[in-house]
Amino acid sequence: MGVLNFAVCSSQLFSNCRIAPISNQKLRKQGFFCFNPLKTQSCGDNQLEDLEYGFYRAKQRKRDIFRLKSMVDVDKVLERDKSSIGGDRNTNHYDAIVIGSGIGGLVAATQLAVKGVKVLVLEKYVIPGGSSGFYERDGFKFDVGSSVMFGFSDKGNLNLITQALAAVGCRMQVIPDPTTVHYHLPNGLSVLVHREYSDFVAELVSKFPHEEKGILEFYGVCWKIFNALNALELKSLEEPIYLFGQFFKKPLECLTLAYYLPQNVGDIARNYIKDPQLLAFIDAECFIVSTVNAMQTPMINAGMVLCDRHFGGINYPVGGVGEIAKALAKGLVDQGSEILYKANATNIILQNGKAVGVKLSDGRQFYAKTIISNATRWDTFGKLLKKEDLPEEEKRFQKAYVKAPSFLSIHMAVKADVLPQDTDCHHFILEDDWKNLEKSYGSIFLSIPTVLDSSLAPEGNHILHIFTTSSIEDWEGLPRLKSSIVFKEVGTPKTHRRYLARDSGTYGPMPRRIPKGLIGMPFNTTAINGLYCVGDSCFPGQGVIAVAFSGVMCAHRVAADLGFEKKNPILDTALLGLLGWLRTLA
Ligand SMILES: NC(=O)c1ccc[n+]([C@@H]2O[C@H](COP(=O)([O-])OP(=O)(O)OC[C@H]3O[C@@H](n4cnc5c(N)ncnc54)[C@H](O)[C@@H]3O)[C@@H](O)[C@H]2O)c1
Ligand SMILES: CC(C)=CCC/C(C)=C/C=C/C(C)=C/C=C/C(C)=C/C=C/C=C(C)/C=C/C=C(C)/C=C/C=C(\C)CCC=C(C)C
Repeated sequence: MGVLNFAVCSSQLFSNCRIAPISNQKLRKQGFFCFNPLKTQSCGDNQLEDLEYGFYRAKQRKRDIFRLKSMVDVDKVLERDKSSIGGDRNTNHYDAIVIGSGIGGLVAATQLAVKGVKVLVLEKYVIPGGSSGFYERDGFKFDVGSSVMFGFSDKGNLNLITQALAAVGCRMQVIPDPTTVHYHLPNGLSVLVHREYSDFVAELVSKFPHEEKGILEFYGVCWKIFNALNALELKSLEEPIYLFGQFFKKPLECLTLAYYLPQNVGDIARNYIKDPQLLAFIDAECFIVSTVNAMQTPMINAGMVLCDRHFGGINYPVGGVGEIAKALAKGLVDQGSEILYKANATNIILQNGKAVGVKLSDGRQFYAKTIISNATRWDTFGKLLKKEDLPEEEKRFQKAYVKAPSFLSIHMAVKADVLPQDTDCHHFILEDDWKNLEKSYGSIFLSIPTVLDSSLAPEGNHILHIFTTSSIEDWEGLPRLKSSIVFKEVGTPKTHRRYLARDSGTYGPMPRRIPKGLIGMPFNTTAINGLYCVGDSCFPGQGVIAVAFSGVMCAHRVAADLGFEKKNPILDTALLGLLGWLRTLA
């Protein structure tokens, strides 16, 4: 088990070099604070629970309810809902029920709603967004998860977040981030990923001049993939009329994508790059978006993220990431569909093997023609359905993919003067040794969203989100920086499990071994008639933009099955059979 050696330094270190990877021992000598979760064995569960987000505090609850009321007419929904307790199928029949309002679930729901489908979203928590939600404390507004938003520009076809919002008539103000991430890596390697591609390449070439050709060729392949993706209209790859239509309209682009679909970044990078340190940098580039190294990261996903950050750029929504989910939830209701909070789904109701409804923990039942689960596949098939009846397809998925570790996150507010004026918003810090990249606590992610949007904190303060991959929940306080800390709260893997209802608090699936690119990732249909999955345990995997795409695909397939889009049952059977067979090869 790795140890987290982390310095979000004293004011001296901040003003000298911002954030530095540095060993615990060195830090203690220099008097900087250290963060060592291994030292917290004595910290009992109750203490941890107290320190977790504490979403249910009475004060906060009042604010949540107030916010909620402004988003949805809760009373109306609850009133209508009361009459349905006990499961009156006639008063309660929707075209689609979506379990969960993460970005995956919300995109699927809104895309369906705008097509005229009557949707009900059931959300366990009191606000929408899941891991893309937010919470407020003492005037500070924190993003629950990552603050790096891909697909949020006004350019091209891959700005799926912008498009999802536009579909429900919403356009959000964004703040462009001049740098996606600042890498602080072993051997003093520091790389800034500038918004402009030419600036980024120039920076990387300045660190690895002997690899200029390799750098241009490797990132050139990424652009080839990105341009092919960007040329397509993105819809369900499980819907043959659309898929064959795209092959007909854009044959070269589709063949390019088909060629790279089974490939991973590591092999392609090694075709062009020889320097082990540069290859390790490519591993870090992959790790921050896939929690695995380049050998295990699908090339299509890398092409998407490593270029979108330069094409459309990373843009931060004014008011925080949580505003995206709020806007989508509002848009859903504006379209005549519904979202119900504090609705904890415990069972998917099957009738003659078909998914027909959802039962909540309070006994209420809701029925629909189709059920879409935004819970992870582990939760869907291990909890919402009987574990013993795991379909073959799901067994294959679980054999190929394992739950990625969760995160240990610290949300903290500090006085603004401990940060230098020109600090970057996002940092990735890997301690002394490249070998620690994939280890728990081996590396640190740090975001300071107030660098972009100062409205997230009272004047004179910054908010920090510090997180690291983690499979345990222990943590320790941060003694030396105490005088500058105005607020701090810790989220453990247990917090993620509890508030996001994600088995083991997982961040999503990651391949057990070297995968065949994206070939093994299931799409949205499942072996259960009428049941679909959406979110990060579907193609193309983890990431807000990835789950948004999964939502778009899911909505298209469901709409076709409900008769709201064109469909051809013979072609459907053939394509779904072919895709199922392809997955067995992964
Ligand atoms: N950790 C991060 O840094 C971070 C931050 C933001 C987004 N993300 C990305 O978002 C992805 C996840 O998005 P997503 O849309 O797949 O899921 P999600 O986990 O964000 O949302 C799922 C939603 O479903 C709800 N839910 C789950 N089970 C339920 C049940 N039984 N009944 C009712 N509601 C239930 C949860 O409360 C949650 O709101 C991750 O892979 C990650 O890449 C990550
Ligand atoms: C066979 C078949 C079916 C077919 C053929 C061919 C074709 C046509 C194909 C096609 C394909 C497609 C369309 C695809 C698509 C894809 C996509 C869209 C993808 C996407 C992806 C995305 C992703 C993955 C993303 C991710 C992200 C992430 C995860 C992020 C994260 C972040 C973070 C964590 C942050 C960091 C921080 C710091 C540094 C502080």
